[in-house]
Amino acid sequence: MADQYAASASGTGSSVPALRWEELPEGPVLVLLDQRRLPTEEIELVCTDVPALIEAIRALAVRGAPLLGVAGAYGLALAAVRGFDVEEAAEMLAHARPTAVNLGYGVRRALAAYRTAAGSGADGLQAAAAALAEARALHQEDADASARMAAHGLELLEELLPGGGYRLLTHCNTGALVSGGEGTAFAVAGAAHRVRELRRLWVDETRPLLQGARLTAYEAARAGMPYTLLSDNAAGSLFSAGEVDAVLIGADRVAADGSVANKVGSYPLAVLARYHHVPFIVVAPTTTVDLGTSDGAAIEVEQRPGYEVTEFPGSVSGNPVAPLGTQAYNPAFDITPPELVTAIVTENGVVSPVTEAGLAELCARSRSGNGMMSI
Ligand SMILES: CSC[C@@H](O)[C@@H](O)C(=O)COP(=O)(O)O
Repeated sequence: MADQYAASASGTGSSVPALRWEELPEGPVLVLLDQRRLPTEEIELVCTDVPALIEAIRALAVRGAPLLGVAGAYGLALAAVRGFDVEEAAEMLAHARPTAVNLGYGVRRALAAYRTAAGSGADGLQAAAAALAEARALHQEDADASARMAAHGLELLEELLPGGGYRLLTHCNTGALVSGGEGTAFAVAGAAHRVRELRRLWVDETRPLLQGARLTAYEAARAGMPYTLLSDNAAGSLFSAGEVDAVLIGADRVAADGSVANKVGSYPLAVLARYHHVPFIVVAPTTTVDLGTSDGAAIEVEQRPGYEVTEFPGSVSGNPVAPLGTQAYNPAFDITPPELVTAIVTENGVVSPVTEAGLAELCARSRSGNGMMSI
């Protein structure tokens, strides 16, 4: 069945990094690939200050848990280099979006470097340089974590699904657009593709903002993967046809008990996967594990504006799909309880079955701990 639905996987233009720091004659800036414009245009957005970056974060020009952490760290450095109030910038940046724990983590990492330098007699510019160095370190660590998650994830697939030829279903976007590296769940699919074991990547379109259709399909096409796009509500029929070997998703926050907050629509996939005896695998760096949040009920789920649902394709452009005045329910994420998660793959290894002790052990192996410092 799968091959008759194969998408054309031709390349789609030049490669632009999701985010980069640039020193311009008029001062340093943070340059973001504006993800709202993909896949049709690769347009960069130049942020010269923290309010511009916060606006870009809220509007999802830059998005995805690990990249939000990196953006937060660079944002703090930007505030410091340009002489803004660093403590205030940290507070604003860390709370620009509530669910992805990486955002606050990245901000705290850069802030700690800044404070340490300032506290040991460095002047403003030196302290700013320390914050920037920390942001760069986090960016690199994220790329390294990506490669390690890909390796652990592929090993897990080989173990769970001997014989290869995987048909993997993914949701939202978890590739290089959300990471300093190849991403999280998408990096595992990429590794499977490189060893010629990816038979099909099923890509959920991911209503209402279409991160799957616009971004994951774009990345899969660029990578030459065999992929097929489906509307989210087609997933059930795909499972019942026996066309899914495993679900691979990322996470915005993993609570201490292993509850997973990820793009809305992830939980229904977990329920489907359990019913159909299909592994449901979460791929996330330990920076996404929040041991300070006890369980799923304690995770704040971002509520987004109703127009993202009532207007298509989810913008203020005024392309209504519902009568004027229609109220919409639009949580950005949902919570999957740990008992529905087959495994969580991190850069430090895999926890399966998912237990609090197992997660804590993997987090403890990370060089910089889990960023529990408060702002
Ligand atoms: C590593 S990506 C994991 C998640 O960040 C991703 O699946 C997701 O839900 C992103 O949501 P978004 O609202 O687009 O920022």
